Amino acid sequence: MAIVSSEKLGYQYVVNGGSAQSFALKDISFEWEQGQFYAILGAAGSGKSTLLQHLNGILQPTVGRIRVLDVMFEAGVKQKGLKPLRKRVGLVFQFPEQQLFADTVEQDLMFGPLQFGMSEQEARQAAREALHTVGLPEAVLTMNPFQLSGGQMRKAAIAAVLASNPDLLVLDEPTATLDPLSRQELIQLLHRLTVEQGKTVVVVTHRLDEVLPAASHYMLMKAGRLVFQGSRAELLAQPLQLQDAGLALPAALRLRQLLDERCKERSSVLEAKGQEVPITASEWAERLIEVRQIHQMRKREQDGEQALSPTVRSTKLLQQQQSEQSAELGANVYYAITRDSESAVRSLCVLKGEDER
Ligand SMILES: Nc1ncnc2c1ncn2[C@@H]1O[C@H](COP(=O)(O)OP(=O)(O)OP(=O)(O)O)[C@@H](O)[C@H]1O
Repeated sequence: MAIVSSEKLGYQYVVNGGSAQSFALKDISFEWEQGQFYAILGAAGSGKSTLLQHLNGILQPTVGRIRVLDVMFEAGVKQKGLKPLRKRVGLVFQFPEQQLFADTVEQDLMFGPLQFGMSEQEARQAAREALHTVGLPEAVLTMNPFQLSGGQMRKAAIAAVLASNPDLLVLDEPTATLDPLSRQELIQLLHRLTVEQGKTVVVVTHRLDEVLPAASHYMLMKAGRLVFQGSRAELLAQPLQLQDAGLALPAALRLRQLLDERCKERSSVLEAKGQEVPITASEWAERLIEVRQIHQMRKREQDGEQALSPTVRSTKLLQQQQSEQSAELGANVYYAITRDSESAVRSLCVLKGEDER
C-alpha cells in the first residue's frame, strides 16, 4: 500500500481578517511508496512548501484529501491528536537553525525521542546512533548548535529528526547553503537511508543536478499544480516541461542537447548503454571513453584492410577522423558544462589516446 496518497488536494491560505488568497495547491493527486526517494521540483512560489506542510498536518486540505501513513486528512474535517503521526514523519525545514533550540546538540537530538516516550537512556542512545548515521563526531554532542558550521548544523537537524526513527523523512531544500562536497554527501546519505533502512525520503529542491543520481521519482510543480510525475528517464525526456516550470536543465540534458547539435557521436554515446541518458559527469566521461574505444577498435580493423581500393580507404579514413574529432568535441563540451575536473582529465586523456593519469 502507498505510504502517502493524495486525491485532488487543494489548499487556500487565509490571511488578515479572513480574506482568502488564491489557491496555493490545486488538484494534486499522487502516491508515494515506501523505501523510495522522491524529489519535488518547481520554481519559487509553486507550492512545494505548502505541500510538505500537509505531510504532518501543519496544514490540512481546503479541498480533496491526503492520506499520510494511517491518517486521512480530508477537507472540512479537522484532524487532531497528531503526535503519533509526527513521530513517524520527520520534517527538516529549509533553515536548520529553526529547529535547533536547545543548549547542546545532544539535548536537541534527545528532544524528539523523549517527546515520543523513550526513556532518558534510550533517547541518549538514539541520539548517538542518529549522529553516527549523519557522520558527525561525538564531540559535537556537548557543543551549542550555533557553534557548528552551516553543514554540521544541517546534519544535526537531520540527526534530530532521525533520532525519532521516522518512516518518512521530508526535507525542504536540504542542500541550500552547503558547499558542493557537503551537498553531494548529504544526498548520498539520504539515498543510503532509503536503500539500507527502507525509509521514504522526500526532498524539495531547485537543484535537479544534485538529486538526479539519487532520486528515483520526480514531481514537478508549477503555480500550485502538479504538471509532471514520473521516473528519472521520463523526466529527462521532458526538457521543455522543465524549462517551462522555471527549472535549469541538468548538465546531462544540456550535454545531450549540445552533443545533438554539434557532435555526430551522440547516437553512439547513447547506444553504448542502451539509449539511457547518462546522469552524472563521470557517466558521461565513461560513455565518451567507450566511444573512443569503439573508434580505436574500428581503426585497428581498418589497418587490416590495406587490400581495399584507395578510394574506399580514404573515405573510411575521413569518416574515422570526423568521428574522433566529434568525440573529442563531446569531451570538451563535457568539461565546459560540468567542470568535473577529475573525470574530465580522465576522459580527455583517453579520448586523445594518452595514458590515464
Ligand atoms: N503563510 C502564507 N500566507 C499566504 N500565502 C502564502 C503563505 N505561504 C505561502 N503562500 C503563498 O502560497 C504560494 C505557494 O508558496 P510556497 O511557499 O508553497 O511555494 P514554494 O514552491 O515552496 O516556494 P519557495 O521555493 O520559494 O520556497 C505562493 O503564492 C505564496 O505566496
